[in-house]
Amino acid sequence: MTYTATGKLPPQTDHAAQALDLAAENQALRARMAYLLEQAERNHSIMTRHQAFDLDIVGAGNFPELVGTIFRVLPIISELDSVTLTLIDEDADIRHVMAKLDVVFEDFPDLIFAEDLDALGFDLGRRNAYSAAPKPLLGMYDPLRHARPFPNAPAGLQSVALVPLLRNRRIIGSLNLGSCDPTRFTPSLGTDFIEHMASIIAICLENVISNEMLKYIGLTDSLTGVYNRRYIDRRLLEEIARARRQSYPISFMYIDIDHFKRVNDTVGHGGGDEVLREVAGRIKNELRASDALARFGGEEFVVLLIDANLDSAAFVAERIRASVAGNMITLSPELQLSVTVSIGVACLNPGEAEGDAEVIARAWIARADELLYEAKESGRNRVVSVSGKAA
Ligand SMILES: Nc1nc2c(ncn2[C@@H]2O[C@H](COP(=O)(O)OP(=O)(O)OP(=O)(O)O)[C@@H](O)[C@H]2O)c(=O)[nH]1
Repeated sequence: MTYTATGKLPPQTDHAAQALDLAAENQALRARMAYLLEQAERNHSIMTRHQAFDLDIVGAGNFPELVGTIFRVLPIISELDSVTLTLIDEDADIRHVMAKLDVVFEDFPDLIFAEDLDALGFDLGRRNAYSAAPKPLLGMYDPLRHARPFPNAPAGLQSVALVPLLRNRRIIGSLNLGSCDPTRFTPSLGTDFIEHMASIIAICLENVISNEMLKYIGLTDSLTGVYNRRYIDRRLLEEIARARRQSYPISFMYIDIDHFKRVNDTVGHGGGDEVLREVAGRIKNELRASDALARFGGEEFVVLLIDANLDSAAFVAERIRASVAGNMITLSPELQLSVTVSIGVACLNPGEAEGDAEVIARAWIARADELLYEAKESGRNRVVSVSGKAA
């Protein structure tokens, strides 16, 4: 605004200047409005994407689906350069159960398991059940300090947020977010949004892990920890279909502990249970990770061997027989027991897998059972893979 020597503007100049001021103010307001609108639209779009993400993770049917969705979708919708997940797994129960349910951990390189809370790096003070929940840690990325939450940090990572995953005040892990933008996660940033997101992820993780645990319990034999009959019945059908598609042989072993009634009579039912556990362990030691061992009931075990012809399955069976018979089972320093097993082995070659999988499975199990019977008849402590011929 320009002034005369008297300090007053001529009236017409006064009006023009005021109009100019108003126009500038108007323009600034419009620009501000446009900016706010753009922000509102961006926030709306982020909210919409996050709502879709929430629905996706709430609907995840199993553990791999859930963590897969988090790793795949969250970096995109939240415009992040790295997302990792740390889960507290003190006794490796989660890893054990997931491995049993065929989860392939190599598929999730950003899934980290920690043995204890300290490994998460939060300020926990002296925590008890009533302690306030720890706050997310936001700040600059430090390759040394953040080596555990970001084992595969992308080049140029600048700022990170470590967000505790809480269920009923219990810390079950942390959601770790990383950005190449140094201003993305600063200690002064509000954390309501990421805490809310972490709380939904924590609920979904807890649900899915509990469901997987239940599934595992339903598919395993509580005495020996190997699979149960229900699991093997289902797996047989899947493997018959796969063997048919991929044209490879699969083999089935029926294993029975010899004179187990005598074992029970000698060492009692508790001792018998211990023998069952030991035999299961010895069988397992001779198998590949892809083979499935189950207790069929009583003193009977079965093994499903993938991509194994009759000769190689009979070879593994012989190793199992020798491993059980080779060393006495120690029940106590004073009580050792010699135990043997008899084994029937039947193979399903690619051409034989055609037709109804259930009918094939039944006939195949029956065949292995007949061969087991021959092994028993011909003296026990032996493997029979071909009728009339003891190995
Ligand atoms: N300790 C224990 N014993 C079991 C369990 N389930 C079944 N048994 C026992 O396993 C024994 C099986 O005996 P039989 O079927 O007669 O066979 P066997 O004595 O092993 O004789 P062969 O198979 O002919 O060599 C019975 O005594 C059952 O009570 C279990 O979970 N724990």
